[in-house]
Amino acid sequence: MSTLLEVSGVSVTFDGFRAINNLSIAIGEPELRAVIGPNGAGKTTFMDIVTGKTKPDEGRVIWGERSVNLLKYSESQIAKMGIGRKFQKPTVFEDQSVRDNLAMALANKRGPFSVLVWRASDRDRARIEELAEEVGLSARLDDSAGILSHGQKQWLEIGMLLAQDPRLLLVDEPAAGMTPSEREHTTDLLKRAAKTRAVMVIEHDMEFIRRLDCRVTCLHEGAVLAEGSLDHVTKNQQVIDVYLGR
Ligand SMILES: Nc1ncnc2c1ncn2[C@@H]1O[C@H](COP(=O)(O)OP(=O)(O)OP(=O)(O)O)[C@@H](O)[C@H]1O
Repeated sequence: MSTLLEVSGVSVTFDGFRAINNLSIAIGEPELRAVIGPNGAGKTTFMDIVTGKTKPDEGRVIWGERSVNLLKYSESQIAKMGIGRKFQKPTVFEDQSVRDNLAMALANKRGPFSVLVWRASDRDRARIEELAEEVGLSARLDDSAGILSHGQKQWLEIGMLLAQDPRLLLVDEPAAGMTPSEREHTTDLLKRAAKTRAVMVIEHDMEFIRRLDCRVTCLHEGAVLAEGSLDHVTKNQQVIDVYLGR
């Protein structure tokens, strides 16, 4: 496993408040990583920095084998380099079918204008079926996305992100609002996706994280408080004091 993303010594201050404080964190390729921590620990801001939405005051964010300095690039350039982000709320096109949503995501990979003129080739059609299979929506391909359950919409959006072939997928609280069986399906899906890429998941649900069965990073006050296996992290007294014991 080689290092794909390396964030080092990064700090961000909002109106005098240090939300990220000399944070260093790295992820390999492939790797599945869970990011936990109390409210306000800086988890979302960390993802904002990686995706270029927030520029830090200091520190380095280095990407890929060519050690590209991500801080020099815009959000859309970073997305094109292969960093996909799934926000908490699903954003699918409700009036379009599952198939069309996936088709649009495939077309979008080739640039914003290709969506307008794009016609699916046989290969694209096969890829759409493959993506639907991967996220467990094969039986729903011709249904409108609007009638899917909350969990299914989340899977569709993950499928749309996978259509773009990201090398790093950032996922914010996927388990929120899901039924227990949807959660189980989601852990399987993310584990599978992380076999060939880096996947970082922010989550508060400890059962969900246990099922992910991966390395865990606990953030607190904008820095790494503990990192390692879930058992290692959850036994850490500071993690218990600031997060688990609350
Ligand atoms: N744009 C902003 N302006 C001012 N303060 C901000 C801004 N964005 C984040 N913060 C503050 O930075 C801190 C870290 O916030 P962040 O959202 O990254 O935490 P989090 O770990 O994702 O929390 P949660 O689990 O509640 O989502 C918080 O105290 C938050 O209020």
